[in-house]
Amino acid sequence: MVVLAKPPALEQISLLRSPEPGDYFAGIPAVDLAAPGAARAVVQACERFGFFKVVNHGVAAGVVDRLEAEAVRFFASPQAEKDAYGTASPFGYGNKRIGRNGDMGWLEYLLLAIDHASISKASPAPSSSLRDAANDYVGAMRRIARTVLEMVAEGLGVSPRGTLADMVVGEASDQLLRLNHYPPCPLLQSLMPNCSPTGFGEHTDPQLVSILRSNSTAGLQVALHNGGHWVSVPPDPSAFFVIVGDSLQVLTNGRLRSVRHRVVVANRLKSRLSMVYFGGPPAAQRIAPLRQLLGRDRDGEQSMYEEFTWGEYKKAAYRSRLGDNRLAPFHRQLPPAASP
Ligand SMILES: C=C1C[C@]23C[C@@]1(O)CC[C@H]2[C@@]12CC[C@H](O)[C@@](C)(C(=O)O1)[C@H]2[C@@H]3C(=O)O
Ligand SMILES: O=C(O)CCC(=O)C(=O)O
Ligand SMILES: [Fe+2]
Repeated sequence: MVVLAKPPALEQISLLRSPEPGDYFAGIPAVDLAAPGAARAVVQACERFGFFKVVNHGVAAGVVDRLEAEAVRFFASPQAEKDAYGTASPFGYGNKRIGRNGDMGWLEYLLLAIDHASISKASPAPSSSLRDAANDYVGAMRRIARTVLEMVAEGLGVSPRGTLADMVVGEASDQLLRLNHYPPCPLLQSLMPNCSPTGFGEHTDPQLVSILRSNSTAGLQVALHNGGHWVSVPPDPSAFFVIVGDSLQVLTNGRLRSVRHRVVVANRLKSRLSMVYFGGPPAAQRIAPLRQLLGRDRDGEQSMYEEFTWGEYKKAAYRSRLGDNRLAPFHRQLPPAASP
């Protein structure tokens, strides 16, 4: 038997089975935010998958292209220059190390904090041109996040419509922008053609929503709510993907569930570049099911979660490993339903 050793650069990175080329899941819903009935479509997509793509979003291609070009330029710059913006703790440049608890992936990234509507002055943006491009991009992502969350509220019958959206776009909200670059890994792929490095290990996002845009290189996979089977998401650089996060799961008492997702680096030639906006609430925001979702009309439904603030959740999240179920410690033991 021949035992193949992993190249040293990959020693701490787990391998995944390479997806078959072009083997994409065709069922990801596409929601036209401008179409009649969009609110219902958003809620349905969130309930079924915790994930969908937004089309007809009105974001000018120039806004996306400019940030992508800045990101490509930054990631192509000499390693020593990039390291000057590291080591992502928590913000700045990071290489292979994700978070502080030993998670590793085949990627490099830039993680930037957002202060209300623009990149925080405290975040080390590599250039003023990247900062300007990121600010325009963040403006566009905040508009999508607001619309999506207003539609979630409307579709679930929660009023006012801004109940969820205000948590994310209001003053003191906790938003992030992450630029991820996944270079190809031809060495491994020629040694072990059926294996690919993990780019970003499986996880759920802790915030309310994340809005993800990538170039045309595939790699994102999501776990289906129905059975947990991993499926490959067809890339669509003209669209934005919405990811339901843990906080939205709790706020809706589990009606919407956060989606596990990961990135597999299977393309032998082309880099994947993703730009992800994370919409989180202010630190003091209480994260508990919205009262209207527990009201009398909902048959005395009880909260499935212990109460916490976003600040408390975030602190716990940042002590956890990427793949942990971060909501598990907050699940309530409910008394068995009374028999009729
Ligand atoms: C391993 C980790 C990285 C992460 C913080 C954590 O301890 C657990 C959650 C991770 C995550 C996933 C979604 C986002 O990419 C992120 C920025 C976030 O808010 O939570 C990352 C964190 C990170 O990379 O610092
Ligand atoms: O790069 C991607 O497509 C996914 C990245 C991701 O899940 C994250 O940054 O949290
Ligand atoms: Fe994520």
